[in-house]
Amino acid sequence: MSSNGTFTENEEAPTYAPSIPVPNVQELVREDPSQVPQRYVRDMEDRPKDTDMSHLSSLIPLIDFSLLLLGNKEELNKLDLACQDWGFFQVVNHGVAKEVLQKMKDVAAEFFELPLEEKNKNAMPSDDIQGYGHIYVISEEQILDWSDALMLAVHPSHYRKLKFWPKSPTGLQEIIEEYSNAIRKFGTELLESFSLIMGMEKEALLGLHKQLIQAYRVNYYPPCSKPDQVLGVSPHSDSSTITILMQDDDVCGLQIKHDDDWVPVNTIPDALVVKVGDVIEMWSNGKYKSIEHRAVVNDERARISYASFLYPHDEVEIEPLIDPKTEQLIYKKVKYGDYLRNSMKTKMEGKAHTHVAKVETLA
Ligand SMILES: O=C(O)CCC(=O)C(=O)O
Ligand SMILES: [Fe+2]
Repeated sequence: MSSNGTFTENEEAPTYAPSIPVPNVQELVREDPSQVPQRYVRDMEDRPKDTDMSHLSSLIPLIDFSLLLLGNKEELNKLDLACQDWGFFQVVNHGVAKEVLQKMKDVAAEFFELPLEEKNKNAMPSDDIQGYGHIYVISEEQILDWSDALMLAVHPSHYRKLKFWPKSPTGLQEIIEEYSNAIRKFGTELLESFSLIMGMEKEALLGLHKQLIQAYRVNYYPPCSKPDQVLGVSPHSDSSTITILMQDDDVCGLQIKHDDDWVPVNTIPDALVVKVGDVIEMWSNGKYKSIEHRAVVNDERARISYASFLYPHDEVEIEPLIDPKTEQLIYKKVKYGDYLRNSMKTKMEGKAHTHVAKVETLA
């Protein structure tokens, strides 16, 4: 940030604690589809269980965004309840064109089919968290996730490191740009509705970000011969304000924690998934919950998910937007950049990383 308090184009892209390099899972499966190395096998209590909670899936809130845009009171009320009870919802009529969604899926799928040496032209180096690789690996002993990912800083554009943006397949860079712009527009409009349900002016939350930062992670989950012993992504909540996720049309895998049950999220063609992130939980002093989620895998088909993270500038100080005279503070003031870096240094373990922001007596 410059001395007069504005963010400049020349500001350097932020850096983050790196992650320990680990094997490429897709390649492990290609070499021998039956192998599941010990490093991926979960302790009994962490494994996906058979107990089927799919009867709860149909209760996951579904928001019609065209109604929110019209300021429809009932839909705003639905959003408020969705954030309180679930911290999670699916959205239809979000305004992102079907063709853009489809092209993003088609071209990303082509990328993951490329030979490893081609994908590794954008490999994540040991001192960065951008590129093709894995993040959140902080120790050699840690049990690993059954997935690979392409991780990119997207917005503002001077945060980008183009060496990590794949040149192949043709059109991937362009569709990431187009998709991300459309998602940022949707996300910005959605934040207006969040401002309203939090009792503020429409523009308030966007303004509090100082600058809306956007990162993008495309997750690739190869099939696994022992899907009941591994996890695609460990349980965690996102450190973002909100995360907007696109899922494959017909391969499920995302599960959310609701009242201590893991509830599978159905895929709804052309819908987008919204996860309430830690920043909304902190700003709302815990009224809205950042959703704990994980991904499971299956033994037949690979799954790809497309996660866009929207979050504040590093310099923003986050604190509950409530009157401490009328409500007990659960969260204290934290600098977002410190919070984010701390969460990246912590292995994903439910919501453990949120404790640093809690008022001590409650932590
Ligand atoms: O694959 C999914 O559905 C979840 C991915 C996820 O949680 C993430 O990228 O943060
Ligand atoms: Fe996540």
